[in-house]
Amino acid sequence: MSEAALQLAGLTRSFRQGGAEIEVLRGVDLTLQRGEIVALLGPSGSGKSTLLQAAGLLEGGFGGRIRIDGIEAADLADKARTELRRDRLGFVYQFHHLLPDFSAVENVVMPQLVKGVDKAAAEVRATELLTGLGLGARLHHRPAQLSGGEQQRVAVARALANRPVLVLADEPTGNLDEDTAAKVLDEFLRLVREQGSAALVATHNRALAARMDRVVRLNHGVLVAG
Ligand SMILES: Nc1ncnc2c1ncn2[C@@H]1O[C@H](COP(=O)(O)OP(=O)(O)OP(=O)(O)O)[C@@H](O)[C@H]1O
Repeated sequence: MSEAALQLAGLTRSFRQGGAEIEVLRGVDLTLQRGEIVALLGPSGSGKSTLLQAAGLLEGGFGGRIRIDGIEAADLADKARTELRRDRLGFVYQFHHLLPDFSAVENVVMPQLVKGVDKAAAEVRATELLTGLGLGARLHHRPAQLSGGEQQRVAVARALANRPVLVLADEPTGNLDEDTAAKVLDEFLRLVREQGSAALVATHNRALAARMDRVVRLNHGVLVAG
């Protein structure tokens, strides 16, 4: 049996705010099978970004267990954790975080070069992804020369460039108007499904969440079915 893409068990996280300790995550259990696309709902401040940061292995301070593709994050040294993030995870944020001085295609080539993919192959992959997202005529534009929806499509291509086991997306279309958000999300879901990645997608938007395989909701620090 293949490993789950993501397993969180008893995940906890507290922050000190003022004099008080606030428990944001109080024992989150969540398993995403390979290829499963799950929407993460919850009101502002409920801990969606905090949960995604745990799964993204970007921050410490969490209690409980985090497994990516069957690998226990707590057991990893920094270098191995960085490699796991680079090779098996993809990230999409509300604001694209593209490199401003690089073209669309270069932004999608970059993570592949970091992984050690040969430049010519990386360019082929980047061009295919961007063309599939309707950006065939925008390959050599820099982010500032692209619309918000186009920038977010480049960010989607970048996240998928290394064929991650798991894509973590934090309000990936939160910065776009309703119609563009729906289009970009559909393209994102199509690509994720095509390559068999799992995805955990934080959103405020129930209509968008309904397009995914399953919906979970953060409620007072634990997950409940959507
Ligand atoms: N580094 C930090 N230090 C202190 N408090 C934090 C920190 N990061 C998050 N928090 C607190 O944890 C709670 C959850 O924040 P988080 O950003 O995870 O929520 P969210 O559900 O993603 O919200 P939104 O939908 O508004 O983005 C908030 O009360 C926030 O103030």
